[in-house]
Amino acid sequence: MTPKYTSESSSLSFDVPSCLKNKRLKGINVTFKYSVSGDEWAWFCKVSTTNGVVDLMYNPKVFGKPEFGEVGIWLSYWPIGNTLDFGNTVHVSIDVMSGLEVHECGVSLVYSDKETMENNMGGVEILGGNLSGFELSTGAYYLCRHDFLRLMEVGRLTPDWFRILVGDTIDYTEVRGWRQTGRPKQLNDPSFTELKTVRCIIYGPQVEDTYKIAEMSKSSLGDDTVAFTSSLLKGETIDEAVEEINVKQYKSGDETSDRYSHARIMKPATGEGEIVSSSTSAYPCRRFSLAKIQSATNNFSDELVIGWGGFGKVYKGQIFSEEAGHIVAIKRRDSVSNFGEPEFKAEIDTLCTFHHVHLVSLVGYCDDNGEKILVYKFMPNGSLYRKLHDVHTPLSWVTRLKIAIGAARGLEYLHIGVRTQHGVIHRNVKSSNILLDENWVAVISGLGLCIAGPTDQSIPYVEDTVKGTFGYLDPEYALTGKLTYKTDVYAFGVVLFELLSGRRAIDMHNGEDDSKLVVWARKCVKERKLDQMVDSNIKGTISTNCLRQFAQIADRCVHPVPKERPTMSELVASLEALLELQEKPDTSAKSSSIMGFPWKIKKYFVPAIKPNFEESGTSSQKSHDKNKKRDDE
Ligand SMILES: Nc1ncnc2c1ncn2[C@@H]1O[C@H](COP(=O)(O)OP(=O)(O)OP(=O)(O)O)[C@@H](O)[C@H]1O
Repeated sequence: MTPKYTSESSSLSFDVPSCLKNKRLKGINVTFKYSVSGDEWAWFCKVSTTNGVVDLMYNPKVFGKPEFGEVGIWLSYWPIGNTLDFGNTVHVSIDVMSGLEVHECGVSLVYSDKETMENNMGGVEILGGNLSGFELSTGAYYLCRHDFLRLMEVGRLTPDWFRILVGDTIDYTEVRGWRQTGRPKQLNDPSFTELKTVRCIIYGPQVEDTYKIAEMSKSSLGDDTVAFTSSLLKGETIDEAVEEINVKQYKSGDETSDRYSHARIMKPATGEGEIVSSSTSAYPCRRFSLAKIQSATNNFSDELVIGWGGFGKVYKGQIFSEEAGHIVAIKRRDSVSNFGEPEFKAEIDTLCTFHHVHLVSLVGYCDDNGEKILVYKFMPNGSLYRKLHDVHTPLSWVTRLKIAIGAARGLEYLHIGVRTQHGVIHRNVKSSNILLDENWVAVISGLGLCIAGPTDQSIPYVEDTVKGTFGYLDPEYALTGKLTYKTDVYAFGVVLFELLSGRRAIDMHNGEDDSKLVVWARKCVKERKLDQMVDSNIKGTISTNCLRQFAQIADRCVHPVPKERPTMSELVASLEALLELQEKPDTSAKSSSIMGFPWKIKKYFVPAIKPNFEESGTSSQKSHDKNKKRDDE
């Protein structure tokens, strides 16, 4: 792609030229050349126009480095509506906070035919799905949902809208500022039965936003709407299966008795029976045969064991498709494991329902010959526990903060309960259940003990059998069996202290008195001996304010009284502000207590989008409100 406008710096401006007849300017592609100058990548691309639109295209401030190679990168910017009008001056800049030097940038213009939008709706065309055999009914509503994992790995894409194409020509839903401006289009055209492809073109929204969209659409269609989800598997490869498109069909009329009658799961074209479609699968995800798993792990070779937990051994494996091999982590239940069918089911159910960049992704499972096996996306940097305590990889303070933010976001997502009335309590939060991908992005794993959270926190669950891991157990829960979302917050507080101190949750080497991290850390906070708490690997690298506030936050998480602990949404906001504080210690954030006013410190964040506060509030504000309502009762 040769840019039309270029600059030997990191920014450029150009005037939108006139269009040829029957064409319209759909958007721009931005390329830039860079060299890597540090370990921490933080940058975004800003596009502003004279008519006042400002968009940050890509803000991987927390998520890491750009992925597209060492010398060049390209991004597409597709404004909503026709904001790139003739005569507008457009200014494009690549703003780097750290880690990169941008040497030149360029912009090319992308046009589409006015009449046919099919190839030019813009953005990243995520995937296609072969629809032959899938019955599309006229008069039905369709909404595509895509698993955003792959995109989200790259970073939070903005702006917050997405478009969906069903078929070759039409149907898109557009969302902006959390407000639905369109709705799934009714497909009355009989030619839809002949559809061959589904294409999703998506920008920005995090996966939970998409679910919200789906819910909104559903309610907007009235009470008699029947919704179901069906999966279209396009081919053989894992990537494709993981990146399945779910087509939601909203169909009017009373069909409760035959609610799922239109759902079709397509078998992969060359599956050879190894991947079982969900018509024979008890769960809505991929089922592998034992033979496939055996071949992936060299018949469960001990050489491939990468971990061992309560469920059993974890193997690094490779699952082959026609085109390539895919590295996965395979967890096989040990015959003596305390984890049984309920935990197996809980993990699959949850991971099939909840998808988030900070939640481990389940590729599939195997339930043959009495085996219980879970197959996950492989996380190259293993668990946080191993990095902190076994391998002694010196993680920088900023990396630790980012890990804390990622894990907090994953838990926040579970607690909020995006697609269900209730959220989910993890019940086994600990550093070995926080995995790290190749960019050190944290994901929450180990959901075998998770349980649907109560909708009304004034009536907490009371459990006969307390479950969890010693060293991370909420004392209130351990003592009374009362389980709340704050049980996870407590355990997360222990992880925060681990990150700060590099100590294990329980470590007898520290002497009996100091063997329990929480007890020792709370004592240090109380006696204001914060310097003593800092891991020797990162001593002197934490700004004074950041250290003080981090210790306070962790301390509040492990408060003996659950109500005194923050919600996960408050924690996310506070930790994000702390990261800002660490990176820019001179900002006025210094003077405020971060934990006290998490939603007021939003101004210290780099906004991912230009928020529309009146209409909708920010996502954190919304989460905060929802969590607060739930947790503060
Ligand atoms: N998806 C994965 N990618 C890479 N390594 C993994 C993955 N899943 C697990 N592991 C490794 O296997 C180890 C054991 O994981 P597992 O979840 O079975 O047990 P645990 O977290 O130690 O304990 P528990 O069973 O109580 O959750 C992890 O600590 C990690 O090192």
